[in-house]
Amino acid sequence: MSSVVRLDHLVKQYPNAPKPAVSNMTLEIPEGAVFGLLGPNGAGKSTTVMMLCGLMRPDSGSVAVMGLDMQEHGAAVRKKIGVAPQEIALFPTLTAYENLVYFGRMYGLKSSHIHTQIKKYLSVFNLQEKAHKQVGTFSGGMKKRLNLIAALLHQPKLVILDEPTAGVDVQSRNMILDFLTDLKSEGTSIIYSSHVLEEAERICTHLGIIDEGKVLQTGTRSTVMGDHPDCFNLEQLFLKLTGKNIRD
Ligand SMILES: Nc1ncnc2c1ncn2[C@@H]1O[C@H](COP(=O)(O)OP(=O)(O)OP(=O)(O)O)[C@@H](O)[C@H]1O
Repeated sequence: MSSVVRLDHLVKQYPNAPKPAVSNMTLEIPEGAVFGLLGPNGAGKSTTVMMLCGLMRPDSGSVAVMGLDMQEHGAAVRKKIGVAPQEIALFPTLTAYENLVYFGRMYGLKSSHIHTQIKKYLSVFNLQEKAHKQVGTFSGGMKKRLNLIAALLHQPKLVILDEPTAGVDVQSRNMILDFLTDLKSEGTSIIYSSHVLEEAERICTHLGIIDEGKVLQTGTRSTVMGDHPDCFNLEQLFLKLTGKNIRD
């Protein structure tokens, strides 16, 4: 299986930070995987995600997405990936529909295709009746669903999701997870960064457990669990690898 993402000795230290947020990270994500990027608060998940979608430059090391080096081909890579960041990236005073038209144009889609895609996804995520309401009036779950649609409009082959279910209710969460499982079965690769280990157990084919900017363990879900027969579930394994100390 070829890899959709390759991180090679990636390093990132924020100005004035005592140590790197990402420290010599090397990681390979196979094409077609649902890859769970897991780690406690401050482990370096968001920093890694920002570098792999080209929103932040590494201090050293390299990121390759679908065989393209991010430093050299950043613009081409960004057209091929869909990103739903942790912070909702929507305009609160525009309607759901207007927000999605904005994203569709940003991806360079033809007008007729934008409208077809918007109608399809508003229906999939049960937002069609809210299409012409201002996003500022939406619940957290509705905003998360819309944020996800914005990342999908151009049918990317790789979707990167930073905590896609944070702050949503059980119904929206279930809808999002079912959708991601379907998306995987259509051949889309997914990187799913989260704290929620039950969700990772439900949808991820591969795992990368990180802490202090380093990869502690990676592989298919079954090989990762198989390496630790003393752990009955992912939470036990996670605590074994990252410790029980509370993080800030
Ligand atoms: N802008 C910044 N300036 C300085 N330090 C930062 C900045 N952003 C993050 N950090 C630090 O870098 C480290 C990694 O942070 P990062 O947000 O990547 O972790 P995370 O795993 O996504 O955490 P969380 O689960 O809490 O979102 C942490 O120690 C954090 O405090």
